Amino acid sequence: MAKTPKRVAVTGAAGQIGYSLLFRIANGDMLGKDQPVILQLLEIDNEKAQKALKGVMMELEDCAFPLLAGMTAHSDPMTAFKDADVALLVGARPRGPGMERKDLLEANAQIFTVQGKALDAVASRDVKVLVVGNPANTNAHIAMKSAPNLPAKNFTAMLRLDHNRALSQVAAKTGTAVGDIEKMVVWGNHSPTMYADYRFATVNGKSVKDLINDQEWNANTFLPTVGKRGAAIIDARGASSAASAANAAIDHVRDWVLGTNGKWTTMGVPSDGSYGIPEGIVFGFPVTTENGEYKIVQGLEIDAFSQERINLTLNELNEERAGVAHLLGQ
Ligand SMILES: NC(=O)C1=CN([C@@H]2O[C@H](COP(=O)(O)OP(=O)(O)OC[C@H]3O[C@@H](n4cnc5c(N)ncnc54)[C@H](O)[C@@H]3O)[C@@H](O)[C@H]2O)C=CC1
Ligand SMILES: O=C([O-])CC(=O)C(=O)O
Repeated sequence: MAKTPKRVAVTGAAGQIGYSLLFRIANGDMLGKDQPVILQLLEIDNEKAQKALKGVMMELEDCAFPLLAGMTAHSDPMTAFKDADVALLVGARPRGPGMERKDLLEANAQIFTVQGKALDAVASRDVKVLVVGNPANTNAHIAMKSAPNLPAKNFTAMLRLDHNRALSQVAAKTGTAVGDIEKMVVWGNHSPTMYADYRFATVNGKSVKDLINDQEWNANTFLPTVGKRGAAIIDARGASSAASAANAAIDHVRDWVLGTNGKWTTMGVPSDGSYGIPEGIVFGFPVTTENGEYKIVQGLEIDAFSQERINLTLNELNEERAGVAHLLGQ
């Protein structure tokens, strides 16, 4: 018997990432090739954006995806998130000319407060939320805080693009295949301060750290390359990463829902205090997933260099959180 369709809400659906993401969700790449989906698409209440969304929906229709059981267009999160099983919060306010980081944080804090409240009111109690829109970790924190009736663990932020970028850089450096690398970790914020950590990684069972054996490359080439990859893409393409971001969102939710079979991946999740990260901070951690739940990998040794890097990215997240605390009544 065919499965009951899952409701997938996507915000910013007429944007760049949306254009790469929706077709793959409808094709079964995210929830499985036997799982029908209903797309509930949110865009801003603006004629141009809503018209563009209609255009994307026309193309989705024209793909005749067998798994696409329905789709609706929305300008109100209260209808877009109704009974949603998965919510991909992609739409966000981009940085405009003359806008300070603080203004960007505040503009997005408002969006994610409203969306968190709407999820709280109308989404499935098991909704799995992935925040992609930047600043992703802090936006996820705000949505989580705005949804007190939903479990905090349902709110996650996307570090998977950083994780995938780290895998590719390590594969190129070691002359190995991406698919053979396991146990990569990216700690912290989705920003240039993130700490991609290959100390535990293996390739075909061999230690990546031993294979590379070059701390100078780690500190001065690898980390800046992964950290500034978003900016490098903008410089090269004239537009920010879209297809790779959509791909990472698919990877994140697929692994969360369908499990990693004991393998590690990276998710931005509210800290439970692991590794000294204050509870509730949405932080990139190594996780394994099973039966729709993630678990933070425990017991990893944090050496002095790693602690310094983790502190740096944590400080940035603390500052971001302090910058929006007044909006959360904290
Ligand atoms: N976490 C990550 O690894 C990555 C995050 N990003 C972020 O993802 C976000 C989206 O990127 P793009 O699709 O390239 O941007 P885009 O500007 O092409 O599309 C964003 C869409 O969101 C819509 N939108 C804005 N506010 C909204 C709201 N309140 N409700 C519903 N829709 C809303 C806009 O109308 C626009 O169509 C950006 O914040 C970007 O910085 C991008 C790449 C990687
Ligand atoms: O930098 C940006 O705006 C896009 C982004 O988050 C990334 O590519 O990692």
